[in-house]
Amino acid sequence: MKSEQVQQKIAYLGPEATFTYIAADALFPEDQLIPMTTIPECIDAVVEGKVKYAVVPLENALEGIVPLTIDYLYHEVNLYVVGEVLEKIQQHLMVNNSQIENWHNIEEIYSHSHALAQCHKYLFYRFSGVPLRQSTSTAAAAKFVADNPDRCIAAIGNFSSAEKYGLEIVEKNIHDFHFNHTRFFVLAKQNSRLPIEQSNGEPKTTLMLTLPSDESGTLHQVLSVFAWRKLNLSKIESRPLKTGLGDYFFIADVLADENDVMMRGAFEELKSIGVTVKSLGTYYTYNTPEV
Ligand SMILES: O=C(O)C(=O)C[C@]1(C(=O)O)C=C[C@@H](O)C=C1
Repeated sequence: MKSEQVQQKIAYLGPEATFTYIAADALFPEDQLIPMTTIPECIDAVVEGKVKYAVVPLENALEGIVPLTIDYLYHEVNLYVVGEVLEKIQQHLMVNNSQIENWHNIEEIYSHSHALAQCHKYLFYRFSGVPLRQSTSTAAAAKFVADNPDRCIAAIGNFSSAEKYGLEIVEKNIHDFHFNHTRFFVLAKQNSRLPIEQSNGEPKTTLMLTLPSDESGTLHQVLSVFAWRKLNLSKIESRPLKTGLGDYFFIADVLADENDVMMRGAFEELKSIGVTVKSLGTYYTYNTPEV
């Protein structure tokens, strides 16, 4: 996405060559991408005004929501979603050049917890008993393996991380299901939108809904607010409120613009039944080219 004349700063879950980096680079090729070690660090960088945007993973087609991202947005900060990026995820097993002959006897496998989970079946059948070690990201795992050429260890990550850190891919496409995609949020301080060009052109709004109390039928009432207005929900999911067992908030994605008259009406009606609505804003969807 071409920015104005000045380079903008964009925080992402680093180091270079993570899946998040690929998403950030696809959207902001002209800008300064700043690697962070954790998702909260990316988000805080926006809050503190150190960067204009943060790109963070939100949801994976195999593993579901990235709880840290959604919980941090609900509990800790007041930011908006200005765009979402969809990326095809392909996981590969990689080792140091010096270990190519030994790769069948790998002693430890490193990756991000979501990447390990996406390859669960493969790891179970192929490397049962081999310790799985969590890294802060797939690229951090690749870098760690590259920095330890004498150890018989492997990383799981994408093609770019193998290339960037000089590792050899010994087994390709080890994720358990073919349809593996991850959705990333682009976060900003202001409720704005990235340009519609290069997007799919369809507005989507993410809402966080807190229901009044545990009364029967409240969720049904909430859903009917959207249903009779023909507002299409592409997702609804609950997350613990962290106030006690059984206490939840809901995240709903609505395929509509928050300024639409029907959406305004829905917000009013939700308020009238005691539901607290926090809109993270309306945004467009962008795809990354396949790597
Ligand atoms: O570790 C990375 O490369 C990331 O960008 C993080 C992350 C995630 O949090 O889900 C992103 C996409 C993949 O689903 C696996 C890992």
